[in-house]
Amino acid sequence: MTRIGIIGGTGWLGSAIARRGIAEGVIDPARLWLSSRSPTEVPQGAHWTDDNATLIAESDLVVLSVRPAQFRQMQIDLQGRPALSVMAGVSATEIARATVTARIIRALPNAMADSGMSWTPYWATDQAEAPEIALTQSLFTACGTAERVEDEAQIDYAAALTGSGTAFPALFAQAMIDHAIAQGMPEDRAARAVLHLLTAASQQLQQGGESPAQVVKAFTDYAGTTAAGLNAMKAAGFTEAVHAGLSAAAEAAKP
Ligand SMILES: NC(=O)C1=CN([C@@H]2O[C@H](COP(=O)(O)OP(=O)(O)OC[C@H]3O[C@@H](n4cnc5c(N)ncnc54)[C@H](O)[C@@H]3O)[C@@H](O)[C@H]2O)C=CC1
Ligand SMILES: O=C(O)[C@@H]1CCC=N1
Repeated sequence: MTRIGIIGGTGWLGSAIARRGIAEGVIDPARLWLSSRSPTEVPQGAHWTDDNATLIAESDLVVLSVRPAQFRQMQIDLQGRPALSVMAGVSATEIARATVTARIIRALPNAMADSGMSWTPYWATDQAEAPEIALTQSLFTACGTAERVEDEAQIDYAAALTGSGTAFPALFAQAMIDHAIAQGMPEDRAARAVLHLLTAASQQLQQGGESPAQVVKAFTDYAGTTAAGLNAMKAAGFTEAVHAGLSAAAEAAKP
């Protein structure tokens, strides 16, 4: 198995990738090195260091999983080894300059990697080679579903749409819960009701064969209570609010 090093490997995302990779048999813990500021969350059998040069020497593929501002303060030389970046808003050009490699893959998972449910797009430079591309596909299949995309701009946009996206349904859920509480429903029941609803509705959208647009149209045409709610939400600027949020996230994710 390929020797893998994860810089930032005990952080939120880095540790999720390590755990899922080991659990799904893509990573051999004996061939895994993690670096970070402190040795928490090190899987059994894996190696930890606070020295990135040691990690690089022990790795055939180096995953970059530090925050963008932390990356901009790092001095590393991959000496031509492939880099797999999960950083939002750090371009391949910037990575190449800072790490001395042209073999770069950029992937954009989300916080659901930990539970094996991330949709992860990835993009590779022309210099990236088949083994690291295949390993990227396997690593992010271990974290959910992986999909190669044709151009780097799609990775930057994915940081907003799906990379940040796990918190957007949470915002919608909280808005519904707050409304139910204001109508007198006990908080725990409101949370149960709304989370059950959103889980069931998501599963239905995945498996039911109807697109989101078809579901909205069917209920609008029915002209009952749901239509009253949908029409009022749209009139109050629901779509515009969602688009403004995605645009702001996309702007923040621009290299
Ligand atoms: N958390 C998420 O849901 C997602 C995160 N990302 C990207 O993943 C990257 C990592 O994010 P998180 O895991 O959330 O951050 P985090 O703050 O949880 O983890 C960062 C890790 O890097 C370590 N670190 C900092 N400076 C270092 C250095 N010089 N050398 C070695 N290790 C160092 C820290 O000790 C920490 O363990 C970010 O660039 C972010 O944009 C992308 C998609 C989703
Ligand atoms: O919120 C963030 O900055 C990170 C990167 C993309 C998703 N989460």
